[in-house]
Amino acid sequence: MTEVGRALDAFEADGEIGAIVITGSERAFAAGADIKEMQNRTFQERYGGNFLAHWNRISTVKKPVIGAVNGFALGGGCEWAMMCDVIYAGEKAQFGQPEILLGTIPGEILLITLILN
Ligand SMILES: C[C@H](O)CC(=O)SCCNC(=O)CCNC(=O)[C@H](O)C(C)(C)COP(=O)(O)OP(=O)(O)OC[C@H]1O[C@@H](n2cnc3c(N)ncnc32)[C@H](O)[C@@H]1OP(=O)(O)O
Repeated sequence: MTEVGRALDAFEADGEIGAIVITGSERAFAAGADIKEMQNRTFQERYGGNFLAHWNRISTVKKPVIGAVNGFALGGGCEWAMMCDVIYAGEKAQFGQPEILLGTIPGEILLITLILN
């Protein structure tokens, strides 16, 4: 996410760039947060730390952002797609919040973004 955030910062500052397209592969746009990284952390550790620091950067970019989605767009990946101004979905695109099965809050990033704004 840090790298995506840096790229978005650079694209936003570049006067030659009029719009941004975010995409993944045919198999997956993004499968969400790294479950292995977060599985042993408490909510307080994740919320209080920097885990979600750059997740909502897409929604604050001042240029049109297009999400070109194919394959899985799950959890945070689904939220990324929803933060784009336009979603261009392929026939194999699948959107979902399966993290509810892990006992974590679905739509966590968008919820926090809504609360903060
Ligand atoms: C912060 C946010 O609000 C909350 C979140 O984003 S929580 C995460 C939400 N996302 C998920 O729950 C998706 C979980 N993943 C899946 O459902 C399935 O892996 C999938 C549908 C994406 C793909 O399924 P399939 O094609 O059968 O491949 P599968 O073998 O399961 O996965 C391939 C590898 O990717 C890993 N992987 C998939 N999604 C992952 C994720 N979100 N985090 C970490 N690793 C992941 C798998 O552990 C597996 O690793 P391995 O090869 O070392 O065993």
